[in-house]
Amino acid sequence: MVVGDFSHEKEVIIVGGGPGGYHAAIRAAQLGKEVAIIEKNAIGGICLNNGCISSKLFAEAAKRMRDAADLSSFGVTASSLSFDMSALQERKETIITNLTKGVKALLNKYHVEMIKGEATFLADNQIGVERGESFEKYQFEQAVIATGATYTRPDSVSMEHKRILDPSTLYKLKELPEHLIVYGSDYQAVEAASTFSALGSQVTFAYKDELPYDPAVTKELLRLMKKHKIKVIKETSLEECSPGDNDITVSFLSDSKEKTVTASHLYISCTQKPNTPSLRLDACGVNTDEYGFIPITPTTETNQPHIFAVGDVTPNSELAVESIKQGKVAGERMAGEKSEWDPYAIPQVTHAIRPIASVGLTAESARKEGFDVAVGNFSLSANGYAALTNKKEGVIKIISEKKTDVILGFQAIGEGSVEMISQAVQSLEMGARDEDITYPFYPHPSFNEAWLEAAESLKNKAVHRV
Ligand SMILES: Cc1cc2nc3c(=O)[nH]c(=O)nc-3n(C[C@H](O)[C@H](O)[C@H](O)COP(=O)(O)OP(=O)(O)OC[C@H]3O[C@@H](n4cnc5c(N)ncnc54)[C@H](O)[C@@H]3O)c2cc1C
Ligand SMILES: NC(=O)c1ccc[n+]([C@@H]2O[C@H](COP(=O)([O-])OP(=O)(O)OC[C@H]3O[C@@H](n4cnc5c(N)ncnc54)[C@H](O)[C@@H]3O)[C@@H](O)[C@H]2O)c1
Repeated sequence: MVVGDFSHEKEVIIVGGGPGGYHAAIRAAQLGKEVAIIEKNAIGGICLNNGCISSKLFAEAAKRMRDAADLSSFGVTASSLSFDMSALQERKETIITNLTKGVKALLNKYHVEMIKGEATFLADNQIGVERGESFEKYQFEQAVIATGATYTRPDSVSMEHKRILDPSTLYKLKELPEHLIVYGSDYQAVEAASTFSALGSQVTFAYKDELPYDPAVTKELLRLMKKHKIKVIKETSLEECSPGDNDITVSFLSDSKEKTVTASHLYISCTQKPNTPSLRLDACGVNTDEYGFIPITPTTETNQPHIFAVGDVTPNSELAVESIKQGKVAGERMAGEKSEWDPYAIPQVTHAIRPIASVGLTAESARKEGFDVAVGNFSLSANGYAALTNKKEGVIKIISEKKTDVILGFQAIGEGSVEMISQAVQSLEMGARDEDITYPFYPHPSFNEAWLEAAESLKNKAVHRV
């Protein structure tokens, strides 16, 4: 390997080309900075290459399968319905290729230099890039660490086997699993169970901890899973799994009783381990927490004011939603702009059938924080648009503080909830009161009217409510 003595000079170096890194790069460059971005694998990171885009494409295919099964209610007949995994995988590759081209075109437009290789810090103003045959050094004035995190399986199922899947491998499958056991209690596990069931797999969904939703939402989700013939095993822990050539047997322990399930595949949720160890952070003096994540300020600074960190490598975040926001803030701060991020109103979305969305406080968490709360509820079964589209399952909840009428939270399951949540996020950010939601006009007929009537029901003013 050739190690150069010469050190290239850049105003800003970004390490990691995922959503956090490339948003930081483009915002800094738009504001006049000379930027280089170092990426060891593929621009776009996990989100674009093997996360958000792949999983949402599969969820969309699942939605179309469920919708297609209902075509006859609309007078449409199709002779047969089948699913071709290779066609979906081909579409996935095309979408990823096109989106990657788009991101690279934007980086080029703003003259962001793309450097392929693995970065390690050499000093608090110098970084080295390992590129196989050479090792280049770069001097920087400011840097952003956006190296993300690695999805890591629990020790009990850490062995590599074609029948054990996780968030990194599930959406790369070449064939539809005959029977998929999904074990996990996060949004990714719920999406996996819902998606593969709709695509045609038999699904067993097992989880230990509570699902991350409001109790009314969880109840409706579990009812829908039952309706879709997903077998649910609650409050259980995965004890052991034995993969074989043709199947996999998994032992669960519920209430001291053992239960075994044999299936074709097991999907397991993972925890995230930050991609910090190989960065040699000691060389630049950036601190990490006990898990290795890099703590940041509301302006995305680390303990070294000229070094910023964004996205999954920082505590709290596990969503591209947050990486994108933090990336923009880092880019703007480096150029001297006033910019901040605040985790107060981060939308949490699960692309299940039906979709789930939440932001802010639940009634229970608001009461724990000492609020006297009002709860507005509206069932999609009373919404006209839900009736005509045959998507009547679901419930919309809005939480407000009784004393001030200020909106504190939103929880929903049902068609349209992913669109409604943007109104909820804005309401929270603006400190809106129920009248700010109930005063304006809403398109009719539309799912949005369920958001309106949930807000109206805070004061028993909803018309379509018995
Ligand atoms: C199945 C799945 C579904 C998901 N769905 C959603 C969703 O619907 N909505 C949502 O908001 N989020 C979703 N996520 C989460 C989302 O993918 C992540 O939150 C997001 O990718 C984090 O962005 P990031 O830029 O912080 O890190 P990453 O996307 O992980 O990017 C980090 C980049 O840094 C590079 N890198 C690491 N170390 C170095 C180094 N030393 N030198 C050079 N380069 C380096 C990596 O190669 C990588 O490209 C999903 C994730 C998965 C797995
Ligand atoms: N980007 C980040 O900052 C980030 C990301 C993840 C975790 N963390 C932090 O790391 C710490 C550890 O988090 P965590 O381990 O609770 O992850 P987690 O809460 O993110 O768990 C993710 C999923 O893995 C499942 N899971 C966890 N342990 C399991 C096991 N032994 N067997 C089967 N499934 C299992 C959970 O049920 C869940 O579905 C926490 O403090 C958390 O805040 C930070």
